[in-house]
Amino acid sequence: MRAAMSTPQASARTTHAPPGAHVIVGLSGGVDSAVSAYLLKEQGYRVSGLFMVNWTEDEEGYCTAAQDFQDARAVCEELDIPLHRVDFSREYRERVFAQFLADYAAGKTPNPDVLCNREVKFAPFREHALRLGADYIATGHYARIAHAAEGPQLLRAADDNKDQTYFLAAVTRAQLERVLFPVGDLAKPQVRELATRAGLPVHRKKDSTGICFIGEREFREFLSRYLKPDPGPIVDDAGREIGRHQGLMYYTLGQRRGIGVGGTRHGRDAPWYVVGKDAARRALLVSQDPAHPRLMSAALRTGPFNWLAEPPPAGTPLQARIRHRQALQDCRIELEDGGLRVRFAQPQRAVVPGQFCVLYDGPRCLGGGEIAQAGPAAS
Ligand SMILES: Nc1ncnc2c1ncn2[C@@H]1O[C@H](COP(=O)(O)OP(=O)(O)OP(=O)(O)O)[C@@H](O)[C@H]1O
Repeated sequence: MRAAMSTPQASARTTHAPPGAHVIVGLSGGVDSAVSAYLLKEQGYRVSGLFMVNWTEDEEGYCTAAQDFQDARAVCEELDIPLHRVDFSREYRERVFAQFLADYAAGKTPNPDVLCNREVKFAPFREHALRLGADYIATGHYARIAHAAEGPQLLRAADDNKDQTYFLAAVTRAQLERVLFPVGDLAKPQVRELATRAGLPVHRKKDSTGICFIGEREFREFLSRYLKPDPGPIVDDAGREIGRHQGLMYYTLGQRRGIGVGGTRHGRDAPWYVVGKDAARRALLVSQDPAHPRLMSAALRTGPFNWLAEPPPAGTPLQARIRHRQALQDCRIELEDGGLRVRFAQPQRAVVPGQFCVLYDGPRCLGGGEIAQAGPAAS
């Protein structure tokens, strides 16, 4: 490892863990977790890495796990810390992938990253790290944790652009005990700069995007291996059939690309948008109006809501987002059958069942619930 830097990021202890504590860092082979390990080591913790295998079906070589493991190993060599490896592919398949397929089959658009955190990373993975002797586990998530008398409180990351609380909102408070997010106070460019200056071999590695087990391959082709095609008509606003589709599961509300029908609007080429699914007729409903009323919702209902804080009194002005990186939207909530009714100040475009609605009170993430239903529609 190159000479320690005297930047405040590297030397100031940003966590509540006592000096000398043993921290196991989930090392993905990426830059964020590598810098997390580096920072913790600089801050005087006893650090080890833990690499997890969670996908083993990779006949065509799309999965980057083998390279990622090499990268995690190179980081550990550079930092002179031990690396453990664990296989949670069975748990991932049973708790994340099975649900992912069931949700698509039910016409929803699931979010496997949210499930992976709740069901794997902050579940068997975290428990395994604690069994290996860790006092704390750390990940390279962009988020922060504050310690209140009632337990850990999830806070948005300093870098709004990278904030990952959306993906963390379904974990419980108990799962956030003994967890550190060392890069949560930093902006991504600072993380890259730290990686470069520390000589970490992954400093230029590209950020991962999309769903990890699908990688760069075509989503539809991937899904069709697991779910049978189920063709039906593509129907426009006037009720005309303008094409055929291979299965409603391949489409998401608001989707524009890949509908496979061309058209013009007001004499110009204009794209089609998915504005609904009619499961009874297996019909994919499309329109050329990007703000079609079926796409806009002033409210939504969630399934069971995972609270990371005390529920605020009804009518409290709050904020929410319905997708990762969406700007926070003003809203008010009502508790309803274990879930929430969320009413937005501004109508929301494409409220997608299966995705999560995550609630905030300023910097605090209050929790999240799966979107069960959009509506009522915007008036
Ligand atoms: N295969 C893995 N093994 C161990 N930990 C992992 C693995 N994949 C992800 N993690 C942990 O979860 C964190 C968030 O994962 P995510 O896939 O969102 O990666 P990321 O934000 O691109 O971070 P990184 O740059 O570290 O890959 C990672 O920073 C890492 O700590």
